[in-house]
Amino acid sequence: MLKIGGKDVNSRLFLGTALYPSPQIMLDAIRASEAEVVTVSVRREGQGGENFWKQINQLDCHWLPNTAGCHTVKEAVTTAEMARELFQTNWIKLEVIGDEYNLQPDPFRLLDATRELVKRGFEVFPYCTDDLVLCQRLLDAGCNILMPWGAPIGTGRGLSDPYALQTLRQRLPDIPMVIDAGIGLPSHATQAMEMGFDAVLLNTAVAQAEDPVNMAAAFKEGVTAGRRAYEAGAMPVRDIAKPSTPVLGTPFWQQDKGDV
Ligand SMILES: CC(=O)[C@@H](O)[C@H](O)COP(=O)(O)O
Repeated sequence: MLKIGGKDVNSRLFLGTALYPSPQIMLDAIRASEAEVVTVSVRREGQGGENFWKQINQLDCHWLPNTAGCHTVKEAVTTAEMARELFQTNWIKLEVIGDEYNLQPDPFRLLDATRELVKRGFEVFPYCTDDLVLCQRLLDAGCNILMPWGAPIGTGRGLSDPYALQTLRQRLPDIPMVIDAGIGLPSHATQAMEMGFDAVLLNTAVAQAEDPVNMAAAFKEGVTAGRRAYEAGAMPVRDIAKPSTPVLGTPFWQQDKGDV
């Protein structure tokens, strides 16, 4: 069970709702993933998405509206206010994009927008880079959760900088952290969970798979396996080989005599 944003959730896989071949496939994929936290774009909803809302409303999920496509503090705050009204939640996945090429979050505007949204009573889930100091500032600004990127949105590259992520995990051990974006394969999600992250959020890897429903199920298993491995505690990595089969008492091995 994961406690996040004041709610208890069973699944550590959070899923997006964009880019699916059809609304029915989206619904089937979300069900197959067993995700309980589902992110939705307010801007998409704003673009005549009444049908879309009716469809996703069939799901019993916690909605995590996002500010995808926002580049300024003003845009992000306005979008968050619309989301609160539309989805009746104070949760907001805050995206403030600073660079169009790799959709990298703008750390300065993200921080400013966070301060404003926290003041207005939002539970901010900030989509951020893996920079430790930025993450510390976001916590100072009132975030209770962090969402560092795995890799740029839609790239499917997996964890670009495991060292930076590991550092974040070690330095901020008690903060719920969700790896968001850039995950391409279930093994990437497993890796994030093995490292001790609390959850992963992804969209493209499922929506753009040849068989999104099957891929959603694969991600569910990958996340579960990674979490279980983390809880089980991995063996330490060694530089020097150590036999896993004891040879004591083996009758024919006589190293001293050089016997082969
Ligand atoms: C849907 C959403 O919120 C995305 O902005 C998110 O960051 C997922 O990224 P991927 O599509 O790379 O999984």
